[in-house]
Amino acid sequence: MTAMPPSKMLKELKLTDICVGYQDTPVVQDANFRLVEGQIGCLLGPSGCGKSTLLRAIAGFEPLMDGEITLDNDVLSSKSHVVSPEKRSIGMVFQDIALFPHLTIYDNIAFGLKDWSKSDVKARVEYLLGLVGLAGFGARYPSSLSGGQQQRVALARAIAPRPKLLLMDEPFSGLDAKLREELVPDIRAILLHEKVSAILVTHDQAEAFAMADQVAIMEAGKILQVGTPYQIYHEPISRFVAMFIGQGDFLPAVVCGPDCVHSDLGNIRGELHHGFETGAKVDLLVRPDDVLHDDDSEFKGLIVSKWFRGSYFLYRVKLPSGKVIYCFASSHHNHSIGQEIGLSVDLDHLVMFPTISE
Ligand SMILES: Nc1ncnc2c1ncn2[C@@H]1O[C@H](COP(=O)(O)OP(=O)(O)OP(=O)(O)O)[C@@H](O)[C@H]1O
Repeated sequence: MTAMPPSKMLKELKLTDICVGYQDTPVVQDANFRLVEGQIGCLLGPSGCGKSTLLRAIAGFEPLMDGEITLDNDVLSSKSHVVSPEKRSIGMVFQDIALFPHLTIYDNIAFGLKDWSKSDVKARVEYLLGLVGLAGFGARYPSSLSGGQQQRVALARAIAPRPKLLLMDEPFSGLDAKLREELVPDIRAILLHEKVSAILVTHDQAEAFAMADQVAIMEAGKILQVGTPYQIYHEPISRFVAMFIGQGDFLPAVVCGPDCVHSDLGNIRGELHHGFETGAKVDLLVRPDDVLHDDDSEFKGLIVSKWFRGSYFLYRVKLPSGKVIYCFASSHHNHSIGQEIGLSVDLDHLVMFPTISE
């Protein structure tokens, strides 16, 4: 029996110009992504964009058509070289939790520790049961646990052998929204505590933002943008990213200075120079939280629909030009559909794209 291996943190996972596919047809093309020590990454994109394919390539289940994957400078995959999945020091958690039904929770978590001494296994399993909030559950069977508890066991099982990297493919999608909301920050805290870097695959933006330090937005086999959740939300580099992430509208505007545009809502000034020529016609991204209900504003809009979200109202408001945009208001400002309200803009970053000619 070998002694409990020391924890080995990932220093760097690097994907360089990755191409992966099936039967000679590329599905993921020219993908670049980097994850460093202690980070949680996320592949976020619509169904069929290639997230799972990319994750499977990192795990070693799909060979590369081109490019290279390295873990701490060791080449895991290239066109000519593949390290087998079990030799990668990578753990996995899937959507279908797939605990072994005939094994106790203890034995499920101990499953990957076959080479460890009995006392080390006991110490590790009991430590992990405590860490995932299931101390005392070791003798029970998976069928007696809730979905959320089973997912915690799946996480404990995956991180038990101290992988350098954990890959998670839609691990929360079988859980209801409320449970997901509770579980996601817990799982992030556990991974950070255990110093396990991870990559999550999801098509749920809220989940990605709650979990990840670095988010890669994918569409049709390409990584379009990599950034922190804040950058992805506030500084999307394309119309697709802007619209895929969160709600928002494009407000027609004309550039009136290096940091300023003129729109239906007056002159809007950003913190940075936007790089467009004065006079250029642009579409300015306005998120619901960029447009505020403001009784004192000279700019008005007509409420065409509304949603009460508990702590706030979300209105759809028609501007005099006919353009309809979102507007955020505190839950005390309960206005009726058809009512006119004042609007002001609170924007730090001017995110805009050249107007598409009709
Ligand atoms: N084993 C396979 N053989 C052939 N094509 C496949 C295979 N697995 C996936 N594909 C195709 O590759 C593309 C990307 O699939 P993938 O599962 O990676 O996307 P995804 O973004 O993870 O989607 P979802 O969110 O729906 O799981 C799809 O067009 C899919 O049909």
